[in-house]
Amino acid sequence: MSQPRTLFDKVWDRHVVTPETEATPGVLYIDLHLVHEVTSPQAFTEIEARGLKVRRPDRTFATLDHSTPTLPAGPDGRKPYVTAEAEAQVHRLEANCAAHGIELAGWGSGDRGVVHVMGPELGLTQPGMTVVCGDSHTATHGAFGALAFGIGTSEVGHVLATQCLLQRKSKAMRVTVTGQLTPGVSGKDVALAVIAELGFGGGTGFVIEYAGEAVRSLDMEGRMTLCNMSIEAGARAGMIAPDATAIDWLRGRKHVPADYEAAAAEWLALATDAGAVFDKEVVIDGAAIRPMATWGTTPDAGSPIGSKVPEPKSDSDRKALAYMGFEAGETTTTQAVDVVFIGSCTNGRLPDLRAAAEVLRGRKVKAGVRMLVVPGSEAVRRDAEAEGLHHVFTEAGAEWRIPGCSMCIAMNGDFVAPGQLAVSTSNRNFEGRQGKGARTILASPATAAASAVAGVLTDPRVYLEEAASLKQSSAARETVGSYNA
Ligand SMILES: CC(C)[C@H](C(=O)O)[C@@H](O)C(=O)O
Ligand code: SF4
Repeated sequence: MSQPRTLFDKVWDRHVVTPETEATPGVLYIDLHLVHEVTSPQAFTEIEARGLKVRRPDRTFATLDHSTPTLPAGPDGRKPYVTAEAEAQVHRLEANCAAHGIELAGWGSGDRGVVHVMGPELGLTQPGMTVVCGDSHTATHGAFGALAFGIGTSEVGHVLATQCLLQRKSKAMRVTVTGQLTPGVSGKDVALAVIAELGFGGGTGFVIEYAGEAVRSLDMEGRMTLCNMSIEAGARAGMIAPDATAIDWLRGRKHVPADYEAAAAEWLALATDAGAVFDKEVVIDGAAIRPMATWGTTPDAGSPIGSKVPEPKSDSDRKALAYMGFEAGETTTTQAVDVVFIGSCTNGRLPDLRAAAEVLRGRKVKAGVRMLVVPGSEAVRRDAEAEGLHHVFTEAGAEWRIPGCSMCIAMNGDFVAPGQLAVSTSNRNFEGRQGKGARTILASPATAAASAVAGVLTDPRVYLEEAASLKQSSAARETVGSYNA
């Protein structure tokens, strides 16, 4: 009987070209290389300077997301790029892809989207694969049981040239979220609760496998949200064993294997064997997780909405509170919110938009609050519009935009003004992340929508309960009506 192995071990073992030694890292084969405009220009320059070609253009896929405007072209047909550099960056990637035979989901493509939204949607991301991208949120793809992680620009060059990467194997951590999540608690709340538990650097050196009933109960979008934020605890990657939910989600997508059922059977066998040993185990009570929001300037500085801001334990805590304008011992639910952002590779997918729309339907964004809803991809935009979600947003007073990273990183002209307070469904609340001097509270789509309505950070269950009791009373009315008829 061979040694029991983890999901991570199994994916790793399938891709080792040369094992690591004490002196040298191993060589790992990469199945899928995703590329965007920000971290690829120098990598292409580098391989071209050395006279190298892209080794596997057929395993390399590119998109435009970070620097792309989310407003349509003006009457002159020009896209409203924030700077000439942003536009040049986009044109560089277009030229590089054309020169090297790489498929680009560019302007005009119905496939374009934020790289970590697009990959899974197209079925490029598959269980058991190694997936890399010059982007720290590549861990998102681990939701399918892929080993997916971000790489630096020089490594982007290595992968372009060789389809391989020098790697040392990380340690393995299992985070088990037990029990059932309660209504109004989403994948984002689980992610924020896990990161709060692990701490900002708590995942450093590890690949995390998320397990347990609460994780299993998440849909694929919720699992992607959870894996997406693994890097915010410092982890190299986050993974979830592929199951029926993953297999059903991928079935029929553009790039999945022709013999899908055979592939699916193989994917199911990737699950961690009973008795496999992890370097670290963390268990979290899923039933106890409440809607979460951050109060500080790192994603681990989060707590259930309505709880008191903790006493600072360090200078960096003091600095974070000063920057955010929050006081220890107070709650963060009284300060007026200026901006609400729904989108990003963390929470820019269809169920995220549905969750926000559920809160907003028939309500208005509070006067003085600016709300931006940016679908994560063209596919999300199409699906959302087919359901009329865009009308829910615009009727409530929010702006409905063209897909891209947008206000998550504020590279494209969408930003939070200095000093303004934003509730954002993205993944980073660092100083200045959403614009110079911008203050960010990270939360779920339902929380963001509830906060837009109330004008202060708000637990979405207030509105969800209201909706549920309305539904109940209208059902009661209908029953009474049918008796009367
Ligand atoms: C621009 C890119 C390098 C960056 C990343 O690596 O994650 C961005 O996507 C982010 O979210 O901060
Ligand atoms: S949406 Fe935000 S986190 Fe995701 S890739 Fe874009 S900038 Fe990075």
